[in-house]
Amino acid sequence: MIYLVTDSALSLGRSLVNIVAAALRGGVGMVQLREKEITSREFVELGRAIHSITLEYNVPLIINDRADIAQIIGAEGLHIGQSDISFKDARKLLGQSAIIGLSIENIEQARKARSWGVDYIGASPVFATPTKIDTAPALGLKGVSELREVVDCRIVAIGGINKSNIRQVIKAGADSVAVVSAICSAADPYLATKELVNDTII
Ligand SMILES: Cc1ncc(COP(=O)(O)OP(=O)(O)O)c(N)n1
Ligand SMILES: Cc1ncsc1CCOP(=O)(O)O
Ligand SMILES: [Mg+2]
Repeated sequence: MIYLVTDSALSLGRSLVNIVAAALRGGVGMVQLREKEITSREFVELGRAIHSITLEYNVPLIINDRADIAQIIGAEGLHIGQSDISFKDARKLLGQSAIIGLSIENIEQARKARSWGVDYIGASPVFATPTKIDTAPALGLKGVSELREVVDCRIVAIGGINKSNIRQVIKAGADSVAVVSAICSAADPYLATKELVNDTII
């Protein structure tokens, strides 16, 4: 499954709504709204606009960092990292039916996440990427394989993944792959998504 994580700044001046619509047509199975530079009010407005399209495709919309915004717009889930609100607080706020993903940067964090019952772990980053530079060292394919051996929860791989390496990431044991630039910065986000989706069928 391909999981689109959005970034307006990397969308080459195009509307994020259009990019998400193209990615949904191309076959993404999950969308995360990740916007770091907009106001809370803009985040809510954009979230509602994107949610109305993801609902048409029956694809879950996950909000990055902001449990309050996930709750306000009725999104299907939340993605949090090690410095965001805790998984326990997120679960309490959003309830059992919410999809809650947690970024992990090493095996220890993955084991803890598994014991808490997260819906998926974001293995982050698999490869170094200019899209996010405040990360731990890259896990590499070896790191993904090690995670696969140790935890039985859903592994979403993220960081520097594109057409050239996606097959290797899946072979290493990731259940899904999350991408930002490979879709948001693609000349044709619809075609780019279709190609990535095809590449996950090994
Ligand atoms: C699927 C997925 N995995 C990891 C991340 C990174 O989350 P986080 O560590 O909280 O960093 P920011 O995205 O908030 O900068 C993610 N967003 N999605
Ligand atoms: C949000 C995030 N978390 C870890 S790496 C990353 C960015 C991934 O972006 P790209 O797919 O462009 O490398
Ligand atoms: Mg975060």
